[in-house]
Amino acid sequence: MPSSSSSHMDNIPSTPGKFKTEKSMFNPNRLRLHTPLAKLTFYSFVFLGLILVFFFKSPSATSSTSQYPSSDLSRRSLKTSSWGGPSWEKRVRSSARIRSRNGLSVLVTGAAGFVGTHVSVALKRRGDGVLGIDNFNDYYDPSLKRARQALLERSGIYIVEGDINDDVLLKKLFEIVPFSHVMHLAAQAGVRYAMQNPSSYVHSNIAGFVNLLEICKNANPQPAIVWASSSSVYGLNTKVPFSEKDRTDQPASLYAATKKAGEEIAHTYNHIYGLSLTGLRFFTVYGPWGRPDMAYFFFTRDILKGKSIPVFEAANHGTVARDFTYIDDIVKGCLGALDTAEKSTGTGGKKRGPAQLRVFNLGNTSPVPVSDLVGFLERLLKVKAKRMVMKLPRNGDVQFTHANISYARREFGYKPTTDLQTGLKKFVRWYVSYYGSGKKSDQ
Ligand SMILES: O=C(O)[C@H]1O[C@H](OP(=O)(O)OP(=O)(O)OC[C@H]2O[C@@H](n3ccc(=O)[nH]c3=O)[C@H](O)[C@@H]2O)[C@H](O)[C@@H](O)[C@@H]1O
Repeated sequence: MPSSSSSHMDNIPSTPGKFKTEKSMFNPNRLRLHTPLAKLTFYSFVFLGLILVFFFKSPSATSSTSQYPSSDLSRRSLKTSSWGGPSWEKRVRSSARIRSRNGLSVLVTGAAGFVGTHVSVALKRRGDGVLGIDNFNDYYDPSLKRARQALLERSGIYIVEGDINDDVLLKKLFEIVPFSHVMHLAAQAGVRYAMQNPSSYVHSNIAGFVNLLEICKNANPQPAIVWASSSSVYGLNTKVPFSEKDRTDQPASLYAATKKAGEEIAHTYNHIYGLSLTGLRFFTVYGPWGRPDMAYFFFTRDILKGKSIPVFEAANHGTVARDFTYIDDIVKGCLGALDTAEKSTGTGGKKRGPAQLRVFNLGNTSPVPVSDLVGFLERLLKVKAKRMVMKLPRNGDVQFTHANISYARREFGYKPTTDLQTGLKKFVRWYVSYYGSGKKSDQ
């Protein structure tokens, strides 16, 4: 199987000399332009050529927003690094090989992400087959993703470098491995960034999800799918704690809206094709190897650097709080959801009977004010934070989250055990060992 990227590579001449030869054909001195019509045609071509050169060189042609000129195209395109061939297929097969009795074979999307890395390691450790896929986009420092990839490689997990929108690649993976499960964690995360780059949310969280479901529904056997929704779907809901039965039709950010859309899309694919689908509403997940765009992470970095941190408060000095959930608890929830996922019922794109459709909250059930989070970090880092108290911006943040987790407890014994102080201690220990305690980190 040829590399998927080879098609557009084929047009690039292998030697600079080739450019010269081609260029010389358009030397007007060597052409005989006798008639006015010939001259007009020739100069029209030159003019058209110049316009094309200008278009392809201009940043606006290579990105959807001029704010993200060079990176956006490479992040969001279907750019897939070289794949295919017998040794690549062997790597894919070996990574996905089940090593325990009754083990699962799981395709983990977003495997180089925070939750993806932890879940992949946990699955591999208990003998499941795990293959990762990740597009290594630069929403945050890709070197952290590469470091997570190196970690997974040491556990024998291979991450295919590609986008979930690449249907040819996904199809190929299902041809090589009859995955029993898909743990779908690839997404554009973050509530505030949705104001800056809305299309990246549509690309990953909607188009990418639909593409993945299309492949899964056609696969034989169809896998069971567990995927990451978000606590943000509760949006402006004020009834606490949030229960899965509460309304989720008032999203406060485009991010939340795309996750809510995902839940509806899941319903459709379950209904039409018999795909088994479980959505997990994660509540502000934190911990070692976390995401640098999240508050606890960049607060740590900036406190250590002596920089001021924006601490949000609601109107009338109201408390802003989150049901921060430690990564190990989330991993247990993910494994519980995978283990209790029933088989999809369809084959080859045809539904044969009703299939399982679930949505669970995975939170910690004890919200903590953001100001307390800062206090914990000050104590752990032994540095006083320069707090810049600010009004909660109206760009997607909600004031409060609090999970009711009784459904997940009932279905698969989900029971979070790590409080914020304990979890932050583990995070800070990792942070210091990874970046150092001084001003080394420059993300
Ligand atoms: O629970 C979820 O579903 C979501 O949790 C997080 O979103 P969020 O809770 O907003 O996490 P942070 O951005 O880390 O914010 C944590 C808290 O710090 C506050 N904050 C954030 C940024 C800042 O500069 N200052 C500040 O006080 C926020 O208002 C929030 O209360 C993740 O970023 C989302 O991807 C995820 O889907």
